[in-house]
Order: sequence, then C-alpha cells, then structure tokens
Amino acid sequence: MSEKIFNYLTKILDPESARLVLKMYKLNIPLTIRTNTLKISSSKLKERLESKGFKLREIAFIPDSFIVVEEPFPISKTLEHFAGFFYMQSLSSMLPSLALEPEPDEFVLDIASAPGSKTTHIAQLMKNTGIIIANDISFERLKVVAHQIERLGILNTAITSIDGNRFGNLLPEVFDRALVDAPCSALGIISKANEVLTWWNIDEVRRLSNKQYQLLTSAIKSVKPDGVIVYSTCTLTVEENELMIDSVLKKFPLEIEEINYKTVDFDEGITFYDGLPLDERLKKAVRIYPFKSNTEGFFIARLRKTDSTFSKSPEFSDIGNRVAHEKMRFLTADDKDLKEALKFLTDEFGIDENIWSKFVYYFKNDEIWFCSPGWKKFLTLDFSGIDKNFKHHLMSSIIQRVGLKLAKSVKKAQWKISTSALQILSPFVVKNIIELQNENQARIFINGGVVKNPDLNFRPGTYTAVNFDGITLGCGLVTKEGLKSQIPKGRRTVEVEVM
Ligand SMILES: C[S@@+](CC[C@H](N)C(=O)[O-])C[C@H]1O[C@@H](n2cnc3c(N)ncnc32)[C@H](O)[C@@H]1O
Repeated sequence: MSEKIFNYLTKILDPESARLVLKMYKLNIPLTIRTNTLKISSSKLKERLESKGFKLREIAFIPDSFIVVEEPFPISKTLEHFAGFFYMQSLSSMLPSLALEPEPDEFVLDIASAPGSKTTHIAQLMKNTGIIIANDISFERLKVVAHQIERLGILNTAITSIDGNRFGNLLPEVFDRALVDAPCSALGIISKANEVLTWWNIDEVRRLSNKQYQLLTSAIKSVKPDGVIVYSTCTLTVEENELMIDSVLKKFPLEIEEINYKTVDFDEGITFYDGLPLDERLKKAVRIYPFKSNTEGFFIARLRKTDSTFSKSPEFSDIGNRVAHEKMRFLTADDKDLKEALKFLTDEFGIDENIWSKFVYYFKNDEIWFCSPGWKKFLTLDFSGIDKNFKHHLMSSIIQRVGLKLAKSVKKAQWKISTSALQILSPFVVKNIIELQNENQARIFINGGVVKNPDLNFRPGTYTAVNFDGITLGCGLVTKEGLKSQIPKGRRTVEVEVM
C-alpha cells in the first residue's frame, strides 16, 4: 500500500474508505460500452452482440450504454467494434460529456481530448452537427483520436494540437461549451493505472494543479457569456478539484450548476479542507468514489459563465510563427470541380445525389474531405472582436484535419471512395456492392488481403463496397487476382474474430 497516498486520502476520507480507494487496484470494474448512435441503434447493437454470445445489460439513466455481463471473447475483436458500432468506455468517463449537454449545431471546444473518449461521445450527442475542436498537446495521442473519428464516422470534429492554454487568447468568447478533462494525478483510476502508486506525490499534484488552472482559465475565456464549461478529472485530490473550482469562482463571473446523475452513487464536492472553508457552492460538484459506485473515481463540476471576460482582440502576432497551410476553403456540393467528383461517386455507387448537399467539402492535395456544414458557418460567422481573416488564418495554421476523407483521385476523372465514407454512406449505396461469402473471406479482407475467387461481376479496376453479415466492411478494388482490400492500415490494428 502506498503510505503517501493513504496519508493524503485520510485528509478527506475515513481510514477505512481510504484503504478501499487503494484496494481498487485489485478490483475488476465491470466492462461498459457506449453505442455509437451515429451508426446503429442500441437495440440493434444489443441484438447483434447477443446473437454472438455476449450478454449486455442497459445502464439505468445513461442513454445508449451497457454493462457487458458475459463476454465469450474480447468484445474489442468483434466485427461490430471494427465497424464502429460502439466505444469501450468506463461508466464514469461517460458522465462529463453528459454534464456538458452539448446541443446540435453548437460550437464546442474539447481542450484536452486524447484519446477521444469524450470527444466522440460529444459528437454523437450533437448528432454529428455543429463543430467540435478536439485539441491535445500530444501529437502522438491525437493519432488515436483520429483513428476513433474514422472508426466511428465523425464528421463535425477538427483536430488541433496546440497548448490548450492559448485558446482563451486566440479564440475569446467563441464557443458555446468547453470541456476541460484535465491531465491529473489519476487516483480515481488506480485499478487500471496502478503505476500511480509509485509516482504519486504532493509535488506532482501541485505541478498538475498549475497546469489544470491554466487550461481551465483558457477554456473559461474561450466560451461565450452564458456558455457552459465542464471541468473533470479522474483523481480525488482537493488541490486538483475543489480548490481549482474555488479559485476560478473567485476570479471569473461564473456560477456552478447542479449535476444530477441518478445512476451512480456520488458525493457532493468538499467545502472544508485543511482547516479552511471553501465556496459553499462547491456542494454542487460531484465526487465519484470507486468503492461506492464500482466505476472509476471522478470529479465533475459544471460552470456557467454569467458575464463577458473579453479583454483584448487577438492579433496575427499571437498565432506565432506557425505556417498556415493552404487557406481553408470549404465548398458546397455545387462547386464545379467538386460536382464532377460527386457525380462520379453517384454514378458508381448509385448514391442519391441529394445526399451531397448535407455536407461541406474541401480539397487536400488529391483528396476530397467532407464534414458537417457547421464548419462553413464557423469560419464565416462574425464573432465580436475577432477579425474574419484572423480566424481563417488561425484555423488554417492550427487545424490538422476536419471531418473525414471522402475520396482520393486515382486517375483522371476516377475517384477511390474511402472506407470511412463507405461505412457512413452505406444506407445510400445501391450499386457496386460485393457480398463476401464466408467468414474466412471477411477475415482476409479486414486484414488488408486479397480475397481470391469472390463472386465477381465487375471489371478489374472497379472500386466496390464490400459487405459481410449486414455490415459494410470497406472499399475493395477488383483486380485479376481477386478482390483487393483497400481498408487503410490504421483500421487494421486489432485482430477481428469474425463469427
Ligand atoms: C485525462 S487526459 C484526456 C482524456 C480525454 N479527454 C478522453 O476522454 O479521452 C488529459 C490529456 O491532456 C493533455 N494535455 C496535457 N497538457 C495539455 C495542454 N497544455 N494543452 C492541451 N492538452 C494537454 C494530455 O496529452 C492528455 O491527453
């Protein structure tokens, strides 16, 4: 047992409860999943997984979530997981996005988003509309966010990688909501990160709380008056939680709002610590202890901005010496060059041409990307105090990608549709479809191989949608040798048990 952590915890808990927190590393917290409602309904997902021997139980009061009660083989290896029908996420990790209550068509900032659990949840709560900026300082960790965005079919999210502390100055009062799911000392997740037991110490907690304060104040400044900020951590120290909120309540025009989770046992925020009273309003914050709720420990506070904090319009010099990529230019489906490409896809796959007006597009070298129309609105809308040209330049220099790749030019007037796009558009694809005939073929295809002797009625060189067991697996290329999988390498990371 870690003496340091035990001694710390007895400042806020009785010794028996402190012991229980430390014992969590030996406990098995139930496996929980969240249906990706952008692709499938919860009832259909349950039916599919249960037909393969899994047993799922709905989690009361948390929409579209299940406890996995029986797991005949790892659920991460199912075809349903590969197809992006669900996300494996602890119950308490679903709570911050629910507390944020994002609405369709809003502008949302997720200031520390990797590996993307909450970003992807927010995207589905917004029904893939509006915009999300999924930011993280770690470029490496953002690769996982990008992977999840592709797997889950998310079109409203852009990935940026800047120090989150800069948003408050660069984009003041722009967002309707912001999530600060801060880096923390992880005392709530000892069960999955038991290395915490070796590195945890109070100096590290202090270092982290400085970081958290900067991220939180940046988020507060970046949100419009009346906007909502949710602050969450998966740790239990007062320094990283209540003291953080106590200090921003003193400095900024904020109210703290009630969160009422009916499904988990939670405690109110602490209002007396180290001999000193804290803001009484902290009672409205939520503390989740693993030993009481049998999920990961979390702290969540929901803040509402009651007045403006605007102090200064951003200037070009604030962006620093980042070079803008080609200027971001979103196009609608009636753009001339784009029209040709979309017509090609309509002709090949029979996709109803009216579908194309639901998205906005941009060209990236020889590729077309598509995303939610919220992006065009975001770039053209005037925000008080922010010059439109500034916004364009900033976005062009910090955004790595928005939405998903739709297609890549392969020859003059020929386009290869992406696997992610085919999966999203599959309800509208009525032509150029190949149904695989057995599990072995599906396995080869998902692993990126060539399926020999499939039932081919297409000329070599044709790109097709490839389906199996009612799921669009991805794009295939008809060749003389057989059907060649075009599933990108990044999507083939986990072995799939086809059954
Ligand atoms: C608790 S994790 C976020 C988990 C994520 N929200 C999710 O639900 O999947 C904290 C993240 O903060 C990032 N981070 C740390 N310092 C940062 C900073 N100054 N700006 C932006 N991100 C930062 C870390 O790289 C890490 O990915």
